[in-house]
Amino acid sequence: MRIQDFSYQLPDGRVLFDHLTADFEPGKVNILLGVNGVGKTTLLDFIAGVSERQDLPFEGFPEMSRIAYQMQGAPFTGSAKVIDAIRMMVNLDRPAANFEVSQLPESLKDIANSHFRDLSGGQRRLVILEGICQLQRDLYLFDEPESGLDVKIAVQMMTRIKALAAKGKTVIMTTHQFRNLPEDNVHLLVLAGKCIAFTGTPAELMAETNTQSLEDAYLKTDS
Ligand SMILES: Nc1ncnc2c1ncn2[C@@H]1O[C@H](COP(=O)(O)OP(=O)(O)OP(=O)(O)O)[C@@H](O)[C@H]1O
Repeated sequence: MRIQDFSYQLPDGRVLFDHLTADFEPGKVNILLGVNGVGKTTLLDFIAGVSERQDLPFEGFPEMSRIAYQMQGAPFTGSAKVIDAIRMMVNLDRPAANFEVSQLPESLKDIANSHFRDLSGGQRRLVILEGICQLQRDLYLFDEPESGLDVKIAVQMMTRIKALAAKGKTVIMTTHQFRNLPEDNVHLLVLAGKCIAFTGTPAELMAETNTQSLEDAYLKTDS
């Protein structure tokens, strides 16, 4: 999946991407890093097809119906129960599926019959994430999935995302958090200066910047 030499101007005339080229690796967790406002969400919108990408230099991405996209936020009606919300999402792809509580991850079994209105913000997002992961798609997009979550829920979220890649699915996610990032099966892309300033593994990024932590490495890449 490749974006080849993509330039893009915002409606107000600002150049957001200038000859941007990016390769996303299949079967991996591709992590898009970059400061606020650099264009990560805009790029995900193009990849998802939410912003029209026909005739643009996006090569090898699945069509929209084969992509699951978790945007920021987690809207759902308060009266829905967790299990019903997940069933609804499962049924989008598998109308005949009889999804049971026993098929939920351990972290959600206890709240399966809770109403959405009684969940915390983090729990709501974990439920939506599970629904997205249950969809049978080729490409999964997550926009800052763990932002604002406590460490325990953030770890559960990353575990679920890593499991997708372990099954051979391709994931593209954005994040501002470095603590819980997986180290294996990861492809990093740093968006800076209107293009992709670095791609590679976390170890390669640290070696290239001569740093000991991913956070320090990223700060050097982005400076
Ligand atoms: N439809 C639009 N019209 C005008 N400006 C827009 C539009 N959509 C996005 N922008 C601008 O494009 C820039 C990139 O926004 P985007 O949300 O893609 O950044 P981001 O890297 O995801 O940021 P963050 O990390 O804060 O979520 C911002 O300056 C934003 O204000």
